[in-house]
Amino acid sequence: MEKPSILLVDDEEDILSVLKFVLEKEGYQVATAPSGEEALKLMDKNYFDIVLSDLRMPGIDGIQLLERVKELSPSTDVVIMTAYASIDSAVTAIKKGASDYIVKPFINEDVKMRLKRILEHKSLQKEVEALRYQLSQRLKGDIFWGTSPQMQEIMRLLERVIPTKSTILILGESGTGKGVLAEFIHNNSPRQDKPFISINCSAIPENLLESELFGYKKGAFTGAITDKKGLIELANGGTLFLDEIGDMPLNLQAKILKFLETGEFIPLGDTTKKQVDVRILAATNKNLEELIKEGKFREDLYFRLNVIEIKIPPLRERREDIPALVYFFIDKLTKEHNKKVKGITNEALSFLINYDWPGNVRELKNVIERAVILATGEFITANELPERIKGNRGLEFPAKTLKESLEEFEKNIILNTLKQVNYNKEQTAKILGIDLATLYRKLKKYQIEEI
Ligand SMILES: Nc1ncnc2c1ncn2[C@@H]1O[C@H](COP(=O)(O)OP(=O)(O)OP(=O)(O)O)[C@@H](O)[C@H]1O
Repeated sequence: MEKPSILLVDDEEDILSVLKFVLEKEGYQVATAPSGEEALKLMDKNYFDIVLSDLRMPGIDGIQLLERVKELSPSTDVVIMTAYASIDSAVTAIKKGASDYIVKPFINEDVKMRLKRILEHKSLQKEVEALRYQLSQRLKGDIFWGTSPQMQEIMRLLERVIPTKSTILILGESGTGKGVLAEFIHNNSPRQDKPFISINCSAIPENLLESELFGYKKGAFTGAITDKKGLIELANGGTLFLDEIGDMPLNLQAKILKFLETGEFIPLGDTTKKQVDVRILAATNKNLEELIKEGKFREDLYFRLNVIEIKIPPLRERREDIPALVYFFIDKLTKEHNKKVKGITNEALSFLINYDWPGNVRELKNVIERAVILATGEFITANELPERIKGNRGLEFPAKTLKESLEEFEKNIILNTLKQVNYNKEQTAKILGIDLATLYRKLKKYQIEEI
């Protein structure tokens, strides 16, 4: 375990040297800066677990520094030191994201205790994240959870709603994985041993859809020569997934709504109601609010369905998930096609990261499948990628600062190189043309030190 790193910022030399002495004795790695400006320079090249800064300093003051640190390195904790008289500013600091504040003159023991508490909390947080990640990997289903904040947020929500019977509306562009998510929800819910039935509302003609869903009595219409159970009844105890719900005809929407409200339905041609216990999941790539405005979707059904709404972001808005997804599919498809592909070259991976993926994960999966089949060596190279993917290099990186984009790119390239050489750090540093110490610093910065 590496020593926790602390950056002390104060324009008073004495305070810096006293604190440095005290904290180094505690086993911390301590750097010092006489001003906010100097602190930011140091932060450019190093990762710090905690920045302990004075509030009042000439130039960039403690609050401004806090704001910059939170932008540059959100996982760095900031502790503000302040004189008793400016306790109000300390409150401001906490509101702006400081983890704690220390009143001057301080007692060394108090400082040590506060920093220790923050670090403990930090490692606990890391543990929770790691556990959550393990949990997501352990949950059943052929689905890959990215580590992007958006997917983690969905995971957090799912943890709470999967065990319930609550209706869930899954939104997202085509190919984002709405279908696999619905199955995943069922397979991890208490209903997992009961049926999961999926119906694509846009693929079945209107009159058939109704009889498919609700079933019919013998003689209900020409051709109804026996009673037939509908999917709703077949799903009893389990889950019914209404895919492409946006394409469901209006008269059926009314019937589904009634069913959702009462749990009861009447098969076609029957007179008695039937009661079932079915969890409903629905998905669409259409904008339901637009459809409501156009009179094509019932507002009351929309409200009934979207008790819980999960919006899967398009792949181009969570590019950081691309490398891991690529490896997920390489593993899976290599086995399926009995090939020996181990990874992907940095060049090919960067094409994949930069492409916009209008067909989302489905398109990515297809591209990897093709590449795995075509690959002649152990690594997928740019030669095995379709031209459309190579045409787009570096054109777009939406809604991110240059620094963020570069960092993301750097992290991906490091991770990918590590994988290529079986996590040998010396070799990775050599390939990337950096020294080992720099590599370690970057691993720490990007929190990939545990590999
Ligand atoms: N997170 C994921 N992990 C693994 N595979 C995924 C993931 N997301 C999508 N896929 C794969 O991508 C393909 C498309 O997924 P799915 O059919 O669930 O998308 P969809 O959003 O329902 O698409 P559509 O709106 O076109 O029906 C499937 O082959 C699925 O296996």
